[in-house]
Amino acid sequence: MLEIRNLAKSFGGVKATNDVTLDFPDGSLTAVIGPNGAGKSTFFNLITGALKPDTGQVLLDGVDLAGRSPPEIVRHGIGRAFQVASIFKSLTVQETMLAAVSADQHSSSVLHKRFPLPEARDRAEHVMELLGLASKRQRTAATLSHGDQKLLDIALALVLEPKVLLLDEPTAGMGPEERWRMIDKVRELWETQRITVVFIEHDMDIVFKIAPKIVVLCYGRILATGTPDEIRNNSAVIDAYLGTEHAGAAA
Ligand SMILES: Nc1ncnc2c1ncn2[C@@H]1O[C@H](COP(=O)(O)OP(=O)(O)OP(=O)(O)O)[C@@H](O)[C@H]1O
Repeated sequence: MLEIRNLAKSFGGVKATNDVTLDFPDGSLTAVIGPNGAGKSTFFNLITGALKPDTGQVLLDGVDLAGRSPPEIVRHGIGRAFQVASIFKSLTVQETMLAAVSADQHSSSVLHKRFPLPEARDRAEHVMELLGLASKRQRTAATLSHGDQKLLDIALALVLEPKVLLLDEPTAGMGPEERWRMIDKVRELWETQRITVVFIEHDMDIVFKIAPKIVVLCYGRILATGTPDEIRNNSAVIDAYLGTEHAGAAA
């Protein structure tokens, strides 16, 4: 279980994360929403080690990871889909996957990196299948569609076998069709892999359709947590973020 305890981070006078305490039980799927500047990305950056919290704890199965380095946090089981795939544009899908697994085998020698272990190949293969990228293994990342590049980002996080997967706007920049394909994939991963998934999303249709639990951040604080119905009907959330378009009353 991922437990966030009294997490806080300020930038000058801005409290980007302000005393946030939250539990993400094993196998849960949670959407994090909130207006621009609410502190969603900062919250993720604190969990993954990209930023060090001023105070608070990030407990994964009881171990406090707050302030540790990103690689250490990944090794403990918190994965994040970065836009890594787009950095290695000239590598094929398969090469990118194998590079990720090889880098993870910290006991690995240079030899392993050049000739990945069969187990590493199997892991990469399994995740490519899972994300529908197996038939595109020989394509270079640069030639993939935007949606497939995002799937490759997720694949790179998944191949390291995280207990918790954080996705920062997995559908950003996608058209409606690609958006639903991506989110169906995220849901399928969550259902089949039984990992804890936390995702930031601006599209409320998507959030209300797939997230059993929603956390609303506003000015760095938790404004509300609840089921889609509870959030839709929460007057503070309607005022601060949803307006009436997605509100329960309007529906
Ligand atoms: N590195 C930084 N230096 C200074 N201020 C920052 C920094 N990162 C974030 N902030 C500020 O912290 C607050 C929260 O920002 P954050 O990016 O976490 O919000 P967000 O909810 O992810 O926003 P968006 O939906 O626009 O991506 C904002 O006021 C932002 O300007």
